[in-house]
Amino acid sequence: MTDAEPLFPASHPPVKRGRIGVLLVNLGTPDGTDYKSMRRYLKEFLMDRRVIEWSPFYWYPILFGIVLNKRPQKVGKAYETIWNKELDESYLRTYTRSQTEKLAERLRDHPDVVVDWGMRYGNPSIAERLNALKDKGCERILLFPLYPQYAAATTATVNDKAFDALKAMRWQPALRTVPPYHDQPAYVDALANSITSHLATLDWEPEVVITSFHGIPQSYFDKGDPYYCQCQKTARLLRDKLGWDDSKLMVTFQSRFGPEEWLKPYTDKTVEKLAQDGVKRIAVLNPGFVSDCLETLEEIAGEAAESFHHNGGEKFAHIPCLNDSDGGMDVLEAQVRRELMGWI
Ligand SMILES: C=CC1=C(C)c2cc3[nH]c(cc4nc(cc5[nH]c(cc1n2)c(C)c5CCC(=O)O)C(CCC(=O)O)=C4C)c(C)c3C=C
Ligand SMILES: [Fe+2]
Ligand SMILES: [Fe+2]
Repeated sequence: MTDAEPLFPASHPPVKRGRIGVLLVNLGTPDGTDYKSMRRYLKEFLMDRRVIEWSPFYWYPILFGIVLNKRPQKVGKAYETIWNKELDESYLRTYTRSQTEKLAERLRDHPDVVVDWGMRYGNPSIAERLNALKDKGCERILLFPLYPQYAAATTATVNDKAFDALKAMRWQPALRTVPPYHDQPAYVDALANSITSHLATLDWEPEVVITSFHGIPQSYFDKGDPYYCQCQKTARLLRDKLGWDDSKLMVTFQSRFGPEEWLKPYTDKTVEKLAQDGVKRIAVLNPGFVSDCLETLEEIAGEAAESFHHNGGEKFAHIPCLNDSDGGMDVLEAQVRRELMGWI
């Protein structure tokens, strides 16, 4: 095409073009801790067939008859204990927004790149943000599910939702997805640095450090989900980096839901057992969570700490997630720059 040749006739509606979008997507969060907000959020979450794989004929009567009547109240109370009161939102949302702003700042050398964020469940939705990026002229979009380890219940459902949104578009942007980064050096280095620097702030040394990952049902692993192996690999690389063995750096799985068997060993049982066996000092981190959230702040820093002390333990430290720290941002930037190759 020559310069003289206009791309569109004068009568054509205005079109913005030529930019590249990066969309960070985390799990999601309720808009408030009240019953209605909690129920709306949990309903969207627990109706996702990537999350609950049981047949809807069996699951929906339980979901609508029992779970959505009782759980919103119980979980709402738990959210209240970890709510960011200043901004009236959950920390997951606060950190995801901050990660977006900081990443945009780090990518200033590419003025054609626009960074945005969305949530798989709740607001802002993936479809809304993909449309917003398109409206800003993004013809190519890099979708970044914020999970270092791949699970169908997390990574795949983000990708599904994004491609669903594309189904409704006449003129689709090109879409790339960021793969899991459980074994990437930037990630392992940032975790190791975070452990070392956090432990240096304590006036005691843990006998055991637990890496606690969110669990999935054992049956999902049996069907071929790579999640368990990717968690184990992250832990092995961390041990190599820190020079620790598997009795010093343990792997456990938390947040069981429902009656099925989940990946083992369970975090809550392990913490209890260590205390009962006479271990007095432990530290716990959650390498699978990009941001602190209900599952890390309430379940680990709150409940697990309480259980450790209750069973005879003396010192418990929760090592925060990488969140929007410099180390955490190095990890996100490294993945995005690598995956944007050929586009920037
Ligand atoms: C069968 C149910 C669930 C599977 C499988 C599951 C996998 C999974 N989840 C995360 C990360 C998070 N989960 C969070 C909360 C949460 N998870 C489930 C259920 C399953 N998760 C529920 C019902 C809830 C809501 C709280 C509750 O009712 O207990 C969160 C926290 C969100 C927040 O706003 O703070 C995160 C993050 C991963 C990584 C994962 C599989 C690998
Ligand atoms: Fe979960
Ligand atoms: Fe939980």
